[in-house]
Amino acid sequence: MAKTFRSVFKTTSVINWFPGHMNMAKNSMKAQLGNIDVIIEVRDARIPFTSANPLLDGIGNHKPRLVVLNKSDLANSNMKARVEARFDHENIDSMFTSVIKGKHIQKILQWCTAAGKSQFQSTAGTVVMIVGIPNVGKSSMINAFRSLSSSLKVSKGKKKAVVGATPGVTVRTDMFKVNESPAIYVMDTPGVMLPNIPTPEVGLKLALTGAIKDDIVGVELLADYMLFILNRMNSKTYVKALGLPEATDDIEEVFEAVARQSGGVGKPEEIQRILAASYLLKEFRRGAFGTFTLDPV
Ligand SMILES: Nc1nc2c(ncn2[C@@H]2O[C@H](COP(=O)(O)OP(=O)(O)OP(=O)(O)O)[C@@H](O)[C@H]2O)c(=O)[nH]1
Repeated sequence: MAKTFRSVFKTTSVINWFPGHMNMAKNSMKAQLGNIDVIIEVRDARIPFTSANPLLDGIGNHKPRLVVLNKSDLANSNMKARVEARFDHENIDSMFTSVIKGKHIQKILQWCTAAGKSQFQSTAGTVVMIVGIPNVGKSSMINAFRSLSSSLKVSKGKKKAVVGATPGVTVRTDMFKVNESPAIYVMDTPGVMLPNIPTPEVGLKLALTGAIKDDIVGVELLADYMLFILNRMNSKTYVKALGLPEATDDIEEVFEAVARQSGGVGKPEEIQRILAASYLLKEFRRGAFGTFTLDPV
């Protein structure tokens, strides 16, 4: 008989994470708007709609805005055209990119110059504000812009935007010159989380993609949600990768397999589970179990 898997992920967890610096960041962004020509809103290509933030929509909504869907190397490429069509339909300029692979970095800068010029002919250069939820790659994008310009010898020895694998690394706004001619300045801003996460599933998607700190949700619950997603998407790469006999909906079986594989057996059970869950999340987030678009399109 064919094995059946969960069609619904049952959790009662209410997920909320809105540290104080995010509120301050939002106010500081609003205060800077007068100096800004265009806005780049960075989202996660794996959750192109869930990674929108109504708080950020309200910031500078009269300025030209480009939605950049970053980490496309981790998203399902078959969904790209459908996602783009939806943004087109809503008259939103959008672009997929993978900063890590250096994709479309130049194209984004070109968009900024073109969109900035048409609005503010008299500005002595384009000033761009980069906004987005935590951990989507805002600081990485600024460094990628700067690495293009370093070949033009404008940014040698200058400070870098701080990048980190966990959310909430950037805690204050900072301005960087990323291009000499035409002059482009980019303001890095702290990631701002949704003030209210409407459903547990939205919170889980944000956490699984790394926008919410793992501790807020708990790695074991998050790993179980990951397993639910993998089975629901009928993506069974994890079975072979983890040395499992077959696909399973039981996270305990998966934790045991990871502990066996990594030599974790013998450690206290609670530690074994946490180590296994953390390992699974790390593997998922680097694309070892496949590429996924978690939002329905
Ligand atoms: N796979 C992949 N990882 C990326 C990409 N861009 C950035 N990252 C990684 O995502 C993580 C977060 O990057 P940051 O640039 O610090 O993200 P941020 O949006 O500035 O984060 P906050 O400071 O939390 O607001 C880092 O581990 C980056 O290496 C990408 O295109 N693909």
